[in-house]
Amino acid sequence: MTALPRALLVSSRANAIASSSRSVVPSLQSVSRRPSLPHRSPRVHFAFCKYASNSFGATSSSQPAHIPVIRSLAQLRRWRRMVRDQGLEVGVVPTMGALHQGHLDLVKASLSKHPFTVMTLFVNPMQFAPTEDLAAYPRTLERDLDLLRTLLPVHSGSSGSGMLRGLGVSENDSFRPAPVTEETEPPVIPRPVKGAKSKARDEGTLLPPILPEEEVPKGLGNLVVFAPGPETMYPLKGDLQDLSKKRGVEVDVKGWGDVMEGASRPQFFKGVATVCTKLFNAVEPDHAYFGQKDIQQALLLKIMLTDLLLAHPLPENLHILPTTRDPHDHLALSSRNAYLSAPERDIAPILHRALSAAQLLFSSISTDSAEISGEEMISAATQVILDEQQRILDSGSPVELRMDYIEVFDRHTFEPVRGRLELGREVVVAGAAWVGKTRLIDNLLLGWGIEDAVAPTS
Ligand SMILES: Nc1ncnc2c1ncn2[C@@H]1O[C@H](COP(=O)(O)OP(=O)(O)OP(=O)(O)O)[C@@H](O)[C@H]1O
Ligand SMILES: CC(C)(CO)[C@@H](O)C(=O)[O-]
Ligand code: BAL
Repeated sequence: MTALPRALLVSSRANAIASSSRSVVPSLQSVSRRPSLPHRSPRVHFAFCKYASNSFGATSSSQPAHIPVIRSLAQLRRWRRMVRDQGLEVGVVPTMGALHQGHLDLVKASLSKHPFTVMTLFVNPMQFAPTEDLAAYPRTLERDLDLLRTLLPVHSGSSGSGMLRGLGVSENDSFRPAPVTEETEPPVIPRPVKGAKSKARDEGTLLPPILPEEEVPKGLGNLVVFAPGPETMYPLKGDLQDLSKKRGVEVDVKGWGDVMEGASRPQFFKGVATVCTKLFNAVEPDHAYFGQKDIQQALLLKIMLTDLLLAHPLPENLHILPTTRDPHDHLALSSRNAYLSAPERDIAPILHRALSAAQLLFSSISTDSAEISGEEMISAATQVILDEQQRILDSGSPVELRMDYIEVFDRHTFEPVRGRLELGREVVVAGAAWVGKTRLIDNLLLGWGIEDAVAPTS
């Protein structure tokens, strides 16, 4: 990682302190926009403020941290150019919104390591087959922003915001960066004039404003959200879901994208690889953060970066963070969990229990020199699901549980692991199951940890 100016180290640490006190996502009702404030000296405050608009300031005029929402490519590129001109690193966290603690953990990791973080929020039509849940997918932007604000320190409304001078992410911003000196007060970023037309002239301006006009970003922060519309991400337009009709570029990671999740959802990884290539091109991140929950996606993207010789980010700078789980029953957090009814939610942790049965067998390889095969691991996991199906039937519960697949695969090649497993083998046991109409996925890493995933594939 490039060395950071001292003030930025302070700001990163400050973010980490602020976020460490909030490890659990509050419910929608209880979201507080005012995290508790650590002690700080005025000097630290100054250093922090020099680079970021989101500064600590527990005064009566404290305001929730401001998170600019960038809609257009032109704005994003202007912002990116200015950050690059200052020699500062950017981390990206691609998401489809409907945030939960798993997403927040990724954003926190990026905020704690890099002076700037872009969280992208785009429900990508191309990765949803026409039969899938694109229309139903939860879209909760206001709530997402509330949750993101809990990661940031409050800032003092009176002392002026927009300390990252002129990064220009307001639709109406004509402001250009002023030279940063320690003495001068930050310039005031012009408020948008009501009803005024945006100066940006790219496709993003075709979209309706995402926030009421009076809430158009006025400050500039170290966390920004890039929430483009489909016209921005797919400028050639056309059919984005029926890939037989789609025209234009399609990124297909053959051999890695057509197994497991790719076998069950044949266009999924084409959609993911295509949109992530575009997002990487748009944001040009130095680092990217993905969740282990979607392990095949994260490893496949690393392979894609390697094979396309992409440098934003470099494959080794695509970081995979552990799956955030419900602390009580270990259900992997997922936006689609919102689809589950109460009785379905009670059944949902069964997938993790099934994978844990396979993990237990795997761990016996080292402890008792037992001979364990991939097939036995799959069968142990499958049996847990079958037993649960029987239990559901016997109990008269209306919940439907259906296994999609359980697989044990090599972490580099994605080849299924069959026959006896040798000691030292690095594999993944992954699976998908339907609980009612909700498809859940989960996985466990066996014989390796996510820190080993930093290296490109061998
Ligand atoms: N429980 C989790 N722990 C860690 N990372 C997660 C978790 N859930 C999702 N992520 C990561 O967040 C990023 C964005 O994922 P996405 O917006 O699709 O959320 P999701 O919860 O996976 O949604 P879905 O229910 O559609 O699978 C991905 O890198 C994904 O792996
Ligand atoms: C990586 C991603 C944002 C691409 O749309 C999506 O697949 C997701 O949220 O995991
Ligand atoms: N987290 C993966 C997004 C999807 O299932 O479409």
